[in-house]
Amino acid sequence: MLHELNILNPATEEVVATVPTTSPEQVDAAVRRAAAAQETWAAVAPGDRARILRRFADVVDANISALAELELREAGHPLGNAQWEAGNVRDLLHYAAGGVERLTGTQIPVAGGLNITVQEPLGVVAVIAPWNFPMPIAAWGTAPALAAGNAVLLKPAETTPLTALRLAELALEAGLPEGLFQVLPGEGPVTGTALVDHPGVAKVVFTGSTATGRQIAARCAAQTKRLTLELGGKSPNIVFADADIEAAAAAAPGSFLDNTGQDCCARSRILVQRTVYDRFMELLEPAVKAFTVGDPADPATQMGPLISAAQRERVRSYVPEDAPAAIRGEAPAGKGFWYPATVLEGRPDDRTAVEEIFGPVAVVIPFDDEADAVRIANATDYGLSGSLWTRDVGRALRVSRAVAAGNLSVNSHSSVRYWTPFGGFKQSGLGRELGPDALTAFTETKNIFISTEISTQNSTEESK
Ligand SMILES: NC(=O)C1=CN([C@@H]2O[C@H](COP(=O)(O)OP(=O)(O)OC[C@H]3O[C@@H](n4cnc5c(N)ncnc54)[C@H](OP(=O)(O)O)[C@@H]3O)[C@@H](O)[C@H]2O)C=CC1
Ligand SMILES: O=C(O)[C@@H](O)[C@@H]1OC[C@H](O)[C@H]1O
Repeated sequence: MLHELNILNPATEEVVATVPTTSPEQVDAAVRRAAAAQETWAAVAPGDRARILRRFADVVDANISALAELELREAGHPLGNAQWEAGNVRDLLHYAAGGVERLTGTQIPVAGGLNITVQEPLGVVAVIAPWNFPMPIAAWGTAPALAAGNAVLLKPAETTPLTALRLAELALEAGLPEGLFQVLPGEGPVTGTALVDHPGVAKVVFTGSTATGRQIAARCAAQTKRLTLELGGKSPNIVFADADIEAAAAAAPGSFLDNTGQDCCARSRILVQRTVYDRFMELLEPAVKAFTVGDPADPATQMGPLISAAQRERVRSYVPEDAPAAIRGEAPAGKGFWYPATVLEGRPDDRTAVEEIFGPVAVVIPFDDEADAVRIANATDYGLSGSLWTRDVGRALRVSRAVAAGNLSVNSHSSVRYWTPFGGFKQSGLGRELGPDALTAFTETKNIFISTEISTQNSTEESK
C-alpha cells in the first residue's frame, strides 16, 4: 500500500522528513520518460556527455557539506564518514566521465571485409540501493550507467531516500537531460518489484541482502534481464603469528566497527593463530574500548547508531546486549538505535561466525596453521572480502589466492577503490562494479561484419 515514508534520524529517532512513495503506475511513467531521455542522451557526442558528467561531479563537489549533513541526519553516519561518502560520488562521476571517450570497440582480422565490435548502451537501468552506504552505492551503479549512455532509475532504501533525491536535483542543475536520472522512493516489494518486472528496464543493479538478491535474480531470469548483484559478506581478518600483532590489533576495530558494522565488507570474523591469540586479545580490548561512540555530528565520533529499530532487533537476535562477551564497549542510553561494540570468542561453525549480522559484532576464532586458516576462512557461503596480516610475502600471496573472495587486502583492511573492480564470490554476488570495466557492464557487445564486396555466400570464412 502506498503511503508517505517517515525518515528518522537514527541517533535521535526524530522525524527529519516525510517522502511520498512511488506507485507501480508512477514507475511505468518514469520508465517511459527515462526511455525517451535515453535516446537523446545516447546520441550526444561522447565528449559532450563526458563534459556534462564532469559538471555533475563539480556540482556535487560544491554540495559536499550539505550532502554529508543529510547523510548524517538520515543514516546517523559520523560527519567525517559522510563527507567521504559524498566525495566518493564526486570522484566516481569524474572517473566514469573519463571512461566515456575510452569506451572503445575492437577490430578483428577476418577474410573479405572489416569486422568490428562495438559497445552499445542497454537503455534504462534500475539501481536498487541499500541504506548502509546510500550515496556511494547508488553512485556505483548510476555514474557508469549514465556514462555508457543509459538512463537510470534509482530506488533508494526506504529509510534513506534524502541524499538520492538531492543528487537528482543536482543532476538537473548540472545540465543532465530531464528524465535521464530519476529517483523513485518507495518500498522494495512495491516500487522495487515494479522496477524489476518492468519490461522497459534492461538491467537491474542490486545491492542488499542475499535473500532479496535471489528473489530479484529469479524475476530477472524470467525476462533474461541483465543483472549485477552485490550481496552480503562475512569477511575474515586472518592474523598470522609472524604479523605485526600490535598493528593488526590496532586496525581490527575499524574493520568491523566502521559504519557500526553495517558494511558488507566488515571483517567480522577475526581468525588469530593460536600462538599469538592471548597477546592479540590483550591488545584488542583497549583498542575496541577506545573506539569513540556517540553524536554523529561530533568530529571525534567514530561510530554512530544502527540505522533502525528493526536493524537493532536483528543484531540483538544474534547477540543480546546482556549476553556474555569477551569485549563489550559502551553505547549511549536513551533515544537512538544504539548498540555497543561487541567481541565474542567462538568456533568456526557458530551461527554468529557464519551469518551476516550487520552490526558492530565480531567473532574471534583461533587457528593452528595456514591450511587451517584457509579452511575456516572459506567455511561460509559468502565470499566478498578479507584481510590477512603477515610479514611473509609468499604466505600473503598463497593465502590471498586460496581464500574464495573477490577482494583481499594484506596488512590493511581496504576493499573498495572506485578505480579497481569490486564484487563477490559465491553467495556474495554476481558480476563486478567499479574499476576499468565499470562502463562495459552497462553495454551490449555488438559485432558487425562489413564485406568489401557484395557477397551471395552465407559465409566469408576461409573454411567451415
Ligand atoms: N550488501 C550490502 O551492502 C547490504 C546487505 N544488507 C543485508 O541485508 C539485511 C537486511 O537489510 P534490508 O534492508 O532488509 O535489505 P534488502 O536487501 O531487503 O534491501 C536492500 C534494497 O532492496 C530493496 N528491496 C527489498 N525487497 C525488494 C524486492 N522484493 N524487490 C526489489 N527491491 C527490494 C530495499 O527496499 P526497502 O528499503 O524498501 O526494503 C532496499 O532498497 C541486513 O541486515 C544485511 O545483512 C543490507 C543492506 C546492504
Ligand atoms: O556495500 C558495502 O557495504 C561495501 O561495499 C562498502 O560500501 C562502501 C565501503 O567503502 C564499502 O566497504
